[in-house]
Amino acid sequence: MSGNSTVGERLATIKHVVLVLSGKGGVGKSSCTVQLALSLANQGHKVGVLDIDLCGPSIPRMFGLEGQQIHQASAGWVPVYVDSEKRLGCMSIGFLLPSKDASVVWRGPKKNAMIKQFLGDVYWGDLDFLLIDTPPGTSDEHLAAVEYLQEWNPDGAVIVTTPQEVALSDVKKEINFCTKVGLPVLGLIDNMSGFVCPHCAECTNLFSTGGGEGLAKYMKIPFLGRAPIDPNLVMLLEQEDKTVVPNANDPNPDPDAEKKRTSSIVETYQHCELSKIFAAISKTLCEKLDSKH
Ligand SMILES: Nc1ncnc2c1ncn2[C@@H]1O[C@H](COP(=O)(O)OP(=O)(O)OP(=O)(O)O)[C@@H](O)[C@H]1O
Ligand code: SF4
Repeated sequence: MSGNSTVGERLATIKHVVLVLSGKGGVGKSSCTVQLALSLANQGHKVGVLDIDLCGPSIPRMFGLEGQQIHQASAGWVPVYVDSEKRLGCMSIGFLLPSKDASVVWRGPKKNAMIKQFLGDVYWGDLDFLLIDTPPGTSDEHLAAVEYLQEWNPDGAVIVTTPQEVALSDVKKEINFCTKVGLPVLGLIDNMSGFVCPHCAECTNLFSTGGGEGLAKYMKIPFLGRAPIDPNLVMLLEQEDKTVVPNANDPNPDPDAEKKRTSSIVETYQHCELSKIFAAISKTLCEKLDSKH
């Protein structure tokens, strides 16, 4: 296949395409995309993450891939792989910018062209899942992705929210957007729902509880699960080297911790408390996708 394939041809080797949306910024959409990808990869799936948040790409940083470059092969752009087994690859405009602080100030048509190129020119090979991380709200990027994906017929969208009322009201707009463009809603994730104390593992609810689940019920969309705030996740995603996450509750610290410092985020994530929650969320998502086919 050449680098000039149509989106349909390019995505023909991908089983499921899922967009990740959020009504508001900062609710954890990119970190949920990263965690879904890591969980699916750890369950043995081949996964790609396409970051179309053109003005605020955070996926390279979260995967520890800042400064990496995209290579052009005869088949198209080669994704940047997170692990040596190439179970998890990603593509982001972040790899095309001259520095991590460079900003993208583009109008709609240029953004549309970039998204079309990402969807048509990246050589993903065989994938079980392509997760598309989008900007918050509903903007040019969403419309472009939905339009270009039309001939392929994506599986649908996962919506990420936090339990506050203000974030929940924006979720309704996302659901309406999906209905308007004919994108099935695969489910809702309630992120930052409570705080797990790193000392005693007690979960304290910071905001009202059950908001996301209640809204999912009310809007008749599936609820995929709730994920609490986990300080270890922030360390893992925000620090430059993706070292092993220390478990503060562990009375017998891991003697192999130093060795694991050199392992990729795919393995390191398994030491994060949230990995168990996202393993369950990704299994529920797989069941939803399987039941559609
Ligand atoms: N469950 C969580 N526990 C702890 N920290 C979290 C959790 N979810 C997200 N965060 C942190 O919150 C911050 C915002 O997350 P993220 O960048 O994923 O949000 P976003 O919705 O993609 O934002 P935007 O689209 O506006 O860039 C990040 O620093 C991330 O590490
Ligand atoms: S151990 Fe108990 S009191 Fe101390 S920070 Fe954790 S939840 Fe709060």
